[in-house]
Amino acid sequence: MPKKAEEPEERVLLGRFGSHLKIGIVGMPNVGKSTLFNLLCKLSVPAENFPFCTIEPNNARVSVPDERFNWLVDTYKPKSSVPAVLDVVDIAGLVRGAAQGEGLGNAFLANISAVDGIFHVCRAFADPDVTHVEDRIDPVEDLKIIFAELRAKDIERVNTHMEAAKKLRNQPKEQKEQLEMCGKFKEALEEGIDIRFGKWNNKEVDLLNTLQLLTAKPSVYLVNLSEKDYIRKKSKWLPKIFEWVKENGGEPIIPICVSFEAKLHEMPDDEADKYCKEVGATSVLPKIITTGFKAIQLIYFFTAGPDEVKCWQIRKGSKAPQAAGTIHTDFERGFICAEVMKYTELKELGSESAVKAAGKYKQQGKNYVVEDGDVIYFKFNVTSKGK
Ligand SMILES: Nc1ncnc2c1ncn2[C@@H]1O[C@H](COP(=O)(O)OP(=O)(O)OP(=O)(O)O)[C@@H](O)[C@H]1O
Ligand SMILES: [Mg+2]
Repeated sequence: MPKKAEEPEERVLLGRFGSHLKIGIVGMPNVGKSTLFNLLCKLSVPAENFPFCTIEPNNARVSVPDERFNWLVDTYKPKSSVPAVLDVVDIAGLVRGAAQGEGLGNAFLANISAVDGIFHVCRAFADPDVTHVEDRIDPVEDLKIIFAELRAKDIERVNTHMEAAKKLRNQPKEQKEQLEMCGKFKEALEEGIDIRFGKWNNKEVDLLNTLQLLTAKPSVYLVNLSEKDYIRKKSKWLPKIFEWVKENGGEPIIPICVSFEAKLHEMPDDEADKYCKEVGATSVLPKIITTGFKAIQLIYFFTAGPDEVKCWQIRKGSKAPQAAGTIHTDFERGFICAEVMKYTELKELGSESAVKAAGKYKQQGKNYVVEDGDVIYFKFNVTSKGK
């Protein structure tokens, strides 16, 4: 039907299908990655909230700031409350030639392989005391170097897969398919196109998800400015970075000054507020966290009651039974329905009973696609086995 063809094509989701995904901080040496990471660590969720997760020293689990969550906690006054969290990983600096093993080379690239999205920190501050590996400041060139390394590593990974496919001699059809798909990936990479911007069919997406290529991972650009430039919201590099990013996928860009953030952190809260007012600038750390969370395709729904208010993270596009499964596998197995309130309606009407009285408390079935911010109560049948 012509009508269907006109509908915008939904961009496929590449990557792992989990609900606790990680985002890595990547960039050249000395661009401010670890300082940023340490600041994010200070916003970490207390470890006792997550007793089963041991966090390594370069991993931080940061709570996702959300006014909706705060409102639910204020309203329900629950015994416990659990926010959404973003796992952030500090990765060592990358240098030109990393794909051939320069610098920390392969170890570094393996670290990127283990994350699901990337914060690209690029340096737009000049400071003679902080050396730049390339002996100049040029964040656009730095980004080009980094992506060229990531693509070089991806080509290597695709080549390895092609070698393996060539051994499938008694499955000629499968072999041909695999080699053709790899050929397409390689062609894109060699033309300088990152995998996440290619157009791939379902079979190609399946293969890409097993290859876990570095340029398949969504990016958020963090432009680390000098304090002066950050405060005056102006830098000669910003327009150049905006232009480059626009031509290369148009992913989110957040100007930041890592040393300004560090300074704020050193001050007592009231002093920090005063300083922010004085200079007319604020911290962008909360925005960095929420943008990173969204970039790796995560959303969350809430459960809310007098015992607990909790954010349950799910992959965007998850249906109600899958979402129920994040709470307990029984909820998914014995799924009956999801009773859903929209957060905005709950807030506007003030209480669950008011939402019900207004007829806005909806029962949703197994095909319901859960939306970010839904407040859900699942009904399920515990004795149900299988479908
Ligand atoms: N906006 C800024 N203005 C001035 N100095 C900054 C700024 N951001 C970071 N710095 C300084 O740059 C130096 C390097 O920072 P940091 O150690 O965080 O970099 P890095 O990217 O982790 O480096 P590496 O790749 O070597 O681990 C630090 O001394 C830090 O204080
Ligand atoms: Mg570092």
